[in-house]
Amino acid sequence: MSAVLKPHDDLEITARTEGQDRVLTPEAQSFLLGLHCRFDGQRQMRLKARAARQARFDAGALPDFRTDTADIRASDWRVAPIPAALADRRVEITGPVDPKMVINALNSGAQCYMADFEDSTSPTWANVIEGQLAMQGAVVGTLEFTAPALNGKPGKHYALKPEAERAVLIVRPRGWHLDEKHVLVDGERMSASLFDLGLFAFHNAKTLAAKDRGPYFYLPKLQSMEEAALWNAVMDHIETELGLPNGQMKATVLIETLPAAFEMDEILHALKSRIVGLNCGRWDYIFSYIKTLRAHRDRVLPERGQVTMTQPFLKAYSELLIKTCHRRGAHAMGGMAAQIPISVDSQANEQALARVRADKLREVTAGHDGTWVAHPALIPLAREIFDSHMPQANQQAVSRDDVDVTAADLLKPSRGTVTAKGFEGNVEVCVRYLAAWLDGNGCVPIHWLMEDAATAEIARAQLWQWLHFDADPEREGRQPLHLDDGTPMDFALLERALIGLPSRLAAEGDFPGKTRVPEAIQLLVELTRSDTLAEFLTLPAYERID
Ligand SMILES: CC(=O)SCCNC(=O)CCNC(=O)[C@H](O)C(C)(C)COP(=O)(O)OP(=O)(O)OC[C@H]1O[C@@H](n2cnc3c(N)ncnc32)[C@H](O)[C@@H]1OP(=O)(O)O
Ligand SMILES: O=CC(=O)O
Ligand SMILES: [Mg+2]
Repeated sequence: MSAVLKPHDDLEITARTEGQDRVLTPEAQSFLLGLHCRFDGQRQMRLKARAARQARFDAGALPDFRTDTADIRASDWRVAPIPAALADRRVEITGPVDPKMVINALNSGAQCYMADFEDSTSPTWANVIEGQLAMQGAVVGTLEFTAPALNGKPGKHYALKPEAERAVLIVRPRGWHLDEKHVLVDGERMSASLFDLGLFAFHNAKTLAAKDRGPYFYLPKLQSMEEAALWNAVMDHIETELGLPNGQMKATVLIETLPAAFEMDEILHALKSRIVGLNCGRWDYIFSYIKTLRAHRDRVLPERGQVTMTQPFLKAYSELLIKTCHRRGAHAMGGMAAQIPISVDSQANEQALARVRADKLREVTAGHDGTWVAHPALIPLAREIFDSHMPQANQQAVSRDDVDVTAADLLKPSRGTVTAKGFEGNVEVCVRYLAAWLDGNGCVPIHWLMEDAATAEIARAQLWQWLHFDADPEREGRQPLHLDDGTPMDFALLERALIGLPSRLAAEGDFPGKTRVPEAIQLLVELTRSDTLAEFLTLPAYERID
């Protein structure tokens, strides 16, 4: 890829928070400036390409496998060998990047920990800098945290276990669509992806490489092989700048957009000297299915709770991912069940754990090499299932030659309904999640389900889509969709769902973001009333946080 080098002034940092001088040293700033100058033009081109492709889907076209890359799919090649530290990834814990979570996750007993700057972090400047500092402490092993004192008792102290007992660190930077608004170059915002990955690599890559522990990354929300190639060019450049061997930085790509499911081979190929696996990011994938096919009435999904991994379009996607990865020598990672332990109700807890167990069993018997958990208490359960069905480090030998997935399979319409409870549930999740996010908390339990940016996006995109089949009555054939009881899904229904919500939430005990509920409602109304489906809810929400 050709470099886009323009003369630029220094970076301008427009906010201050504790510890930022330890992260944004003059040398780190000039490294980030180099990344911006070299790669931001290409990022903008990729974002334009996304919009152009979406315009074709909105006009009636459907995603399909590419004809120009048929050779990549047909020919035999494999990705570079996987490093020893990533050979066995049977259980990976994920979570936001505040110091307590980072320590708990690294000490949790999981094989790997994905430190998440994306779906589960609200990217306030304070959170982003605190996350980078926590990463530095985690890499050198000095990270500590003391919880605030409570009722006169000193707060609990947290410290890292010895390195050999810690999970392997994998960092997920924010996606290509996000800016870091607090860092400007000639008045332009820097890419949040380049900021997160660049800063982490700048401070930690050499230390990790010396221990043969990375650096390792999860790359989110890619839509094409060109976006993968851009990541590859960024990592090539960083390796050269930092004097690392080519291919030292390893990547696992989340296949969590519908267009990317049609380019799995191509994405592996674009990153083939450094990619170690693909992951079924099911929540963003469901969101992307809705977003990509928003204009296709015949492919409207039922309510969120009915969209499980056994829906044909999701089963096809996960099986294609396993088959593709194993053919190319990469890991086929499973994803996240949304259930978390329920401490206050043992019967409900058993039901939640049974659902997680069933999900992990489905993954390991389908051929996945590992899985994700959202909470440390789920690690023994996931480990037991993977250990009993996968006694070896991974199951790349499972080729899944029986799988034959067509474009029609990946797009297959789903059966199901939308109930009043399902509609109202989406409204509540959106309001509570947006309120938490605006308050600086990117992952929260709501009705004992883990909710993050991806799960909330499903609720938000569904509401928009359901309501907008009624939005243009002039257009022929435009009739509202209906709930299972015959009620039209229109803006009157949304208003009825919202009307009692603030007082109902006010009557509940404390919950994350409680004071931000009015702002969250206003944002949800804007998002659902808008003529176009906003690309991501985090884009307008980001303009409302510090
Ligand atoms: C779609 C996707 O992108 S999935 C990936 C992104 N999502 C995630 O990573 C989910 C991460 N999970 C979480 O943030 C949390 O588990 C939540 C918000 C769902 C629930 O959190 P809580 O309500 O605090 O859970 P709970 O009170 O049961 O926690 C018990 C302990 O486990 C810790 N814990 C909970 N989840 C995690 C985690 N993922 N990593 C590390 N520690 C954790 C808590 O910090 C707490 O520690 P403490 O006893 O030292 O205080
Ligand atoms: O990032 C994971 C997902 O499911 O989305
Ligand atoms: Mg995701």
